[in-house]
Amino acid sequence: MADTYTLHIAGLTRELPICKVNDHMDIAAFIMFSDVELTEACAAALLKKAPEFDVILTAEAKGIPLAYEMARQSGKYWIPARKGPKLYMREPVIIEDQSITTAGKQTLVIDKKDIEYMDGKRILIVDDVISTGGSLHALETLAAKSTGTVVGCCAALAEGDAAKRTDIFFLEPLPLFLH
Ligand SMILES: Nc1ncnc2[nH]cnc12
Repeated sequence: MADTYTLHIAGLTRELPICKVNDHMDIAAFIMFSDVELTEACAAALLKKAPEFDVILTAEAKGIPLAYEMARQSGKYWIPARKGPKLYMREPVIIEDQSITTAGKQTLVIDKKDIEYMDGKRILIVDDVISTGGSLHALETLAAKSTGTVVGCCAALAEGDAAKRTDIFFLEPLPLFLH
C-alpha cells in the first residue's frame, strides 16, 4: 500500500503520511502544525462557508492554529478548550471525550469565565479533523453550558463516516484505511 495519501484542499496539495492506529485501521495524518500556508488557506475557505458568528470554540491541540487563524482573519474572539485544568483557571469546567489519535479518554477543560464569555453569543465550533465526533461532542457540551447558540460546527476535514454528516461543514472528506 502507498505510504502517503494525496490531499487536495483549499487550492493546495499535500502528501499525508499514512499511519497505523491499530491492526485494523490506518489514517492519513493531517497535521497543520508548521504549515502556515495550509492553515491560512483552510481558515479562509472555512470562513467563506461559515454562518455569522461571534466566537470560535476549539480543542487543544490540533484545532488551535486553525481556530487562531480563523479568528485573526475574521477579527473574532476564540477560545481553546484545554486538555487539562490550568492553575490560572479560577473555576475549571471539565468534560470527557474519546479521540482516535489519543489513546483512551481525553478531557477538555475551559474556565467558567469562558463559558460566561459565550453567554448569548453565536458560537462556531472549529476543529482540524472531525472523525469519531468525540471532540466535537465534548465541545458542544461545553458550549451548552453557556446561554450561547452553536451556529455551526466545522473542520478542514471530515474523516470516514463523518463525511456523511449533514450537521457539520468541512472542506474535504478524508478516507479511513480499514483492513
Ligand atoms: N487523519 C487524522 N489526522 C490528524 N488528526 C486526526 N484525528 C482524527 N483523524 C485524524
